[in-house]
Order: sequence, then structure tokens, then C-alpha cells
Amino acid sequence: MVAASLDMSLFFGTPEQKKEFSSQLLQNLKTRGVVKIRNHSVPESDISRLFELTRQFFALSHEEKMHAKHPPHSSPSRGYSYVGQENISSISGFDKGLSSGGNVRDLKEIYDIGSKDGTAAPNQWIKETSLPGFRSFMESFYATCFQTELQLLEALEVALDMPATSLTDIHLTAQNEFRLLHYPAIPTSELRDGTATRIAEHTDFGSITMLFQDSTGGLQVENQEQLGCFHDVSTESQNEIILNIGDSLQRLTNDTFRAACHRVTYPPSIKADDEEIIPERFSVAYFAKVDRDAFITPRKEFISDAKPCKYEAMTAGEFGNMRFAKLLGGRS
Ligand SMILES: O=C(O)CCC(=O)C(=O)O
Ligand SMILES: [Fe+2]
Repeated sequence: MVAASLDMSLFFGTPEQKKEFSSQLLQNLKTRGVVKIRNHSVPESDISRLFELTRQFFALSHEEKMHAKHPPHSSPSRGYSYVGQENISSISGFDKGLSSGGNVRDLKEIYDIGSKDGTAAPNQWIKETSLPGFRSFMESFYATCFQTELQLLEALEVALDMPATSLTDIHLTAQNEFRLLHYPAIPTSELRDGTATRIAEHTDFGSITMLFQDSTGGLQVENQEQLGCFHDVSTESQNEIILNIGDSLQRLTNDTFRAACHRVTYPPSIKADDEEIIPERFSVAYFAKVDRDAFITPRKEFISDAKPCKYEAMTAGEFGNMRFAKLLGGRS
């Protein structure tokens, strides 16, 4: 099953078109777990610059990147983590009541950025001279993504029949996370015995994730109508946004739709038995988060006698801290 591609210009059209886009969005997230979006409000020129700077960032020397190193106890994540430092298998199955995915190494290096006004944890920057313009571009790209995030949340309010602004109102402090990812080129043999992967199976834990990926391939998402079955999410153009929901929105809607499990492994064109080099891959994930002091408890419109409340009261901040504690436990 392939991920559908939706035209977001409908959202900006007539009220009927907006409704049509919104219900297609929800339907696809419910069944396929992920949807691709084109004609959204992030300018193509910004996405080109984003990939250019992401490549340049990871091409810097280890010392230059370590100038912005992830502080040992930073929660949420901030700054640079080299290959092997963060292994997401420590939180595989986290909110699904499953045991973790064991001790699988992720062969990725990452750089995490939060809001520039955030109080949760300070951003960590490389020297301006290492990559001139990097910081100012990333700060402004964060703000651009925030506007698109609010539009997508509005579309979900429409599709879910929620009161207007009920989702956007709990996202106004923009305490989001923004992650640059680089998966270095590796021989297929590195992934063969299952002790290492590019990124292990997991769900995201914010409300929605907007992902940008290059054309390398390897991203897979669990089919929501056939759990346990993963399908490839290829990309026609790096300008598409790949959208999935996270645990917080699953909780808020009392499982009306579920956070889809996803992972990155071999690109579809390469098989485990081939003796080949898997090319390097770049992606950027923008994780929209519910405001830290807002509750992610199921809202009353999603609770009924037939569908009792599944989750206890908890703020987004408390939920995030729980999850980061687990992730920090898996760091080397
Ligand atoms: O690199 C990708 O395409 C996915 C990254 C991801 O799932 C994450 O960072 O949560
Ligand atoms: Fe993810």
C-alpha cells in the first residue's frame, strides 16, 4: 500500500474544499498511518536551503559539531548526538504497553533544536564561523513550520468535528522539536544481523510530525489496517511533507486514530543479501508538541459509554519527561 499524496491548496480554497482536504487527511492517517502533502505553506526555496545546510552541517568536522554537543541530561534533546549516542529502540513500543525493542543500535547522527524562546532546555549552537547563516536560517525555518503546523491542526479540528481552535489553542507556545538527521553510507552487512538499523521502530510522541526526506528511501510505516505490516514511504519530491501523528494526539482523541509505528531501514531497491553500500540519507523531522502545561487526557467529545476514557490525566510536559527519561537511559 502506498502513502497517498494530498493537495493542500484545497485547504486554502472554498469551505467545501477545506472540508474535503481535512477529511481525506484524517482518513489516510487512520488507515495508512501516514500521508504526503504537497502545495503546503512551506516555500520550496526554504526546503532546498534546509537540505543544503543540513548536508553542510553534517559534513563539518567532529570537533565543530561537538561545539554544540547534546548536554548529558538535556530533556528534551538539544544539540548534536554522534552515531551510536541515541538508540531509539529504548522507547520502541513505549505508549503501546509493549516491551522495548531491545538493544538495537541506530546508525544515525542527529542535531536537535527547540524553540528559541523555549524554557525547557536551551538550544546548542555551533560557532557562527563554522557555518555562517545556519542558526538564523534554522530559527526562521522553525517559525515557518509552526505556521504550517497550525494549519494542519486546524484541518484535523475540522475533520474530527472538534470545536474551532481547540487543538491550535494548546499549541500556542510552540515548544516543538526540530531534528536534522544524517544516516551515513554503510555496507548492507552492517544491518544484516539485526543488532543495528538506521532508526528502530518507534512512534513519535508529540501531536503531529512533519517530515522532509531526500530521495534515498528506507522510511517504512506500519499499515494501520494490518498491524505488523510495514510499507515503504517513498518521496516524489523533497518538497512533500510526510505527516504522521504522535502519541499525544492518539491520547487526546482517545484512540480515534493511532500514532503509526515507523522506522528507517534498507531502501526498497537494496536487499539484505546484496553486497552493496547503502547510500547516505538525510531527513528533517519537525515534531509539533502540545504546550507543556496543557493536558493530553482524552477530550470529552471522544468519550462515550461505548468508548470509555483510556488514558489517565497527564500534562504534555509530564508525558514528555517520562519519555525522555527512557530515551536518556538508552544513550551512551
Ligand atoms: O529519518 C526519517 O525519515 C525518520 C526519522 C524519525 O522517525 C524520527 O526522528 O522520529
Ligand atoms: Fe519518528
